[in-house]
Amino acid sequence: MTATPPVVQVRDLQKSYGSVEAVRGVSFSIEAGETFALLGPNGAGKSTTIEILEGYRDRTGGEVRVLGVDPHRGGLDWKARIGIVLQTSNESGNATVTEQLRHFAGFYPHPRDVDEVIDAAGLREKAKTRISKLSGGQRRRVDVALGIIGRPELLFLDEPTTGFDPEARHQFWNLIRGLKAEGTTILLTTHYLDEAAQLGDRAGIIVGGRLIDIGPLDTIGGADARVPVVRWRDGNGLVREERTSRPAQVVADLVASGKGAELEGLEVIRPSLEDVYLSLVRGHEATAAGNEAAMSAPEARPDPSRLTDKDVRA
Ligand SMILES: Nc1ncnc2c1ncn2[C@@H]1O[C@H](COP(=O)(O)OP(=O)(O)OP(=O)(O)O)[C@@H](O)[C@H]1O
Repeated sequence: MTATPPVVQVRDLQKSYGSVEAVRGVSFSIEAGETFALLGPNGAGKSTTIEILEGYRDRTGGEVRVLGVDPHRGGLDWKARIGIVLQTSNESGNATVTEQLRHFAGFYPHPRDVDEVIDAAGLREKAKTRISKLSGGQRRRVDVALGIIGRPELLFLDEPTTGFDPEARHQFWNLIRGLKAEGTTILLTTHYLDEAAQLGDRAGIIVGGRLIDIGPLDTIGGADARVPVVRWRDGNGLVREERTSRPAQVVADLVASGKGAELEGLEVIRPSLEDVYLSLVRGHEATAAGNEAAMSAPEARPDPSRLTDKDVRA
């Protein structure tokens, strides 16, 4: 039996823009049918990574395979197998939504039905409207519709729901769940951690061009980052809390010690993906800042006049 190769393989990817090292040795892979969320603060290197995988940007170093092909050399056949929703919308023309989708459907060998895509993207009421007359959020839906019209095997979604109202975002999640059910592999970047939690199977967290954690969404940050907190108000109205891996036991003990009295403000708070992400990123940034301060402290800087042969060899 031969195992299916990963749809995306990235090894030691590097990209510099002049003196800016945007991506510094990132490695990950995405299996067929998986939704992988690439998360990280502004400027972390997500779009740069995704654009290299899409074939829009050259890399400085490392190995990349997307659907078995080096994106740098991907031809039209390869391009027809991927769908792309870029971070910024390019759609503003005079064509109507239906015309634009029909036009793009013509580029692909097995496109989806245009009306089906219009419904799935929540664009039925705007199907005959010129794209230039749409709101920002509606235009973003057109971007998503154009990204999936070619029935891609692999879909890149770079901050796809920016500007969506809450209802549109939920509608979009359903659309993506449908694509997942059909076996589409998805690479998603988003600043909405609830979106990543809803859609992702695995996530990678990138900070300063480096991947600081990767794994299934329910393991990101490690078990310790997921320990729940029991919070309540004591008899004097003071907020009390206890971090515990046995919240039911803590609640039972509290109830027993209160002789059955109602516990004011009792909550069991389980850290969300956003909580875990924030503590990871803040922890990493604090460590990086500490290292930088240590390196710039006078005692940390070697005095060149005192360097020995041993230091030079090291
Ligand atoms: N064309 C470019 N020329 C020079 N520097 C660039 C260019 N594009 C990106 N950068 C720099 O590379 C770094 C990574 O940028 P990138 O857009 O990949 O980050 P990002 O994680 O996608 O951020 P955001 O969440 O804000 O979209 C940043 O420091 C950015 O300023």
